[in-house]
Amino acid sequence: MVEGSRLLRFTKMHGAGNDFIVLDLRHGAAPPSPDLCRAMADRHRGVGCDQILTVEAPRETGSVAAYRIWNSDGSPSGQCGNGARCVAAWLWREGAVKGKSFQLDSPGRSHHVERLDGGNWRISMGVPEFDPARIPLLGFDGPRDPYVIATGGSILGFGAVSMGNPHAVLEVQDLDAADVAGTGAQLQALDAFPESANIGFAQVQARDSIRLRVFERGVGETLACGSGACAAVAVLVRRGLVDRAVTVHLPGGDLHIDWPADDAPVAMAGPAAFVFEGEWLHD
Ligand SMILES: N[C@H](CCC[C@H](N)C(=O)O)C(=O)O
Repeated sequence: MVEGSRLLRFTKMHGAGNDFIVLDLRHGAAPPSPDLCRAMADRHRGVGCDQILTVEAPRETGSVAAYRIWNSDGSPSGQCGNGARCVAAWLWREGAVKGKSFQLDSPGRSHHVERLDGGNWRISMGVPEFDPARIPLLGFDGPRDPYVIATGGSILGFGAVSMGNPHAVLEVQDLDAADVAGTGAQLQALDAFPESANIGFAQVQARDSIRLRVFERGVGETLACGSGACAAVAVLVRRGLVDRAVTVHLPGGDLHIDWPADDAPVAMAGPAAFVFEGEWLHD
């Protein structure tokens, strides 16, 4: 974005249907305001997207770049798995990276990135954080599973974990019948989640396969959620319901998650697609 310009160039991308506006701020332009994020994300009056991703100068030694994330409601986030793959693909297409692997900084972590065949990317998403204080999840003095909370006349049991952003994971027997929006909004509104949370609904199909829908913080239900896929596998591995290599079937596509050991980072592999480039005309 050229300072004071009327034009803001962007790239429209998606990762398994979770869609993004990518802005190149590597030369130091200021990040978009929450109002601008909401305006660009608007699917009728703007471009339309689930999140805005900014590509910025690296924060850590050895990293190629950093990225930040804003949801369509203008709220910031600490992580976006599908977005990380799209930023990696964007940097590759820009010629900003050499070789098939490099390092990328999200707001709170650094990630090893590997280019796979067929426009797919593998991202090391970091070690899952189960300490409730660091999710954050209030009212519990240590990790447990499930957490049980009475709300709105019902009792909700869920797993909780941070991938750099907060997640709750509910195991369901029939994903198509799940009240994703109702239960999702109900959990997000709890005082127990002071920063809200992304709410995943997971149906275990086999020890290496789950179906997942995610009601995302700041957006609502998306076609895919990369950090949500990592969170769901981490919770279900700890519950002993799946093995450590799992295909996650989301409405927008499949992601492949590997969590080799409790103290190891979670690896997420999946697609990143370019849709179009454009110029946002400031009104
Ligand atoms: N809504 C999320 C950010 C985007 C996460 C998702 N799109 C992903 O692929 O991880 C949050 O507020 O934490």
